[in-house]
Amino acid sequence: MPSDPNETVYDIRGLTKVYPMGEVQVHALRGVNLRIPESEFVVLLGPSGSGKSTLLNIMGGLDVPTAGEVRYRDLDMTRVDANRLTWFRRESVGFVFQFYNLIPSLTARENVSLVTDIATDPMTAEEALDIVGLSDRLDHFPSQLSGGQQQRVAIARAIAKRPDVLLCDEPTGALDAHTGITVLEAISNINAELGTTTAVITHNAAIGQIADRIVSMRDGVIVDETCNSTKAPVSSMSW
Ligand SMILES: Nc1ncnc2c1ncn2[C@@H]1O[C@H](COP(=O)(O)OP(=O)(O)OP(=O)(O)O)[C@@H](O)[C@H]1O
Repeated sequence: MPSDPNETVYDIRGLTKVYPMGEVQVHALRGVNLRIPESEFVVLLGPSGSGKSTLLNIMGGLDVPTAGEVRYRDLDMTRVDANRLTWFRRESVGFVFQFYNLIPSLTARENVSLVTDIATDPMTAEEALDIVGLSDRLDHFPSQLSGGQQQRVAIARAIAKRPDVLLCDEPTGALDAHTGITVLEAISNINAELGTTTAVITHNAAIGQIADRIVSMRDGVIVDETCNSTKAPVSSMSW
């Protein structure tokens, strides 16, 4: 896919999500407007309950909004049927979550192959694991890997199908600073080298230094957007 920064990947307007909870309604998103251009690395920052995961889940086709518009390239995500949304998730999105969700009885290579076996134009499991710096751990089981290495296997699994976008929900939430940095290095390299449009949710404001843009949320709205004129290299970031 050509990398044109003028191309819009996501165009989100008036995004609203209300969860009915018995008698009360929880307003998770209250009119979010956000445009994400090709190959951007955006960090979504905000306190617990500010709506970050709800926004990311809707962007990934895991949840649907109550109102508003979400366009992914020329796909109107709010008007497509469930089958099209499943296709979008399968073809275009790589997900990384806080907990790695690896299969304990499969090696790193086999965990990644689960995806490469069913994807349309995947890289090999070995290539994906090489990108995240785990060429020397191909035949290790998850129990033989550190938390940071397990998360990098999960990232390799997410990118092996060459997704157009990479959506990461607290990818370093369960990790200490040192291992968290190795995981951020992997995500940052994928964004830089493959041009994968990337959104990362975090509570940690320091992670904003390595992104193109920091989008801050509070109470279901975007309260601030800051662009970094230069991205800090992950190796120099203070945690
Ligand atoms: N499935 C759901 N049913 C009901 N309420 C929900 C659901 N998912 C999220 N919420 C509520 O929506 C609001 C936003 O939640 P969300 O998980 O998007 O926030 P967040 O910023 O990602 O928080 P955290 O950093 O703790 O994950 C919260 O009040 C939450 O309780």
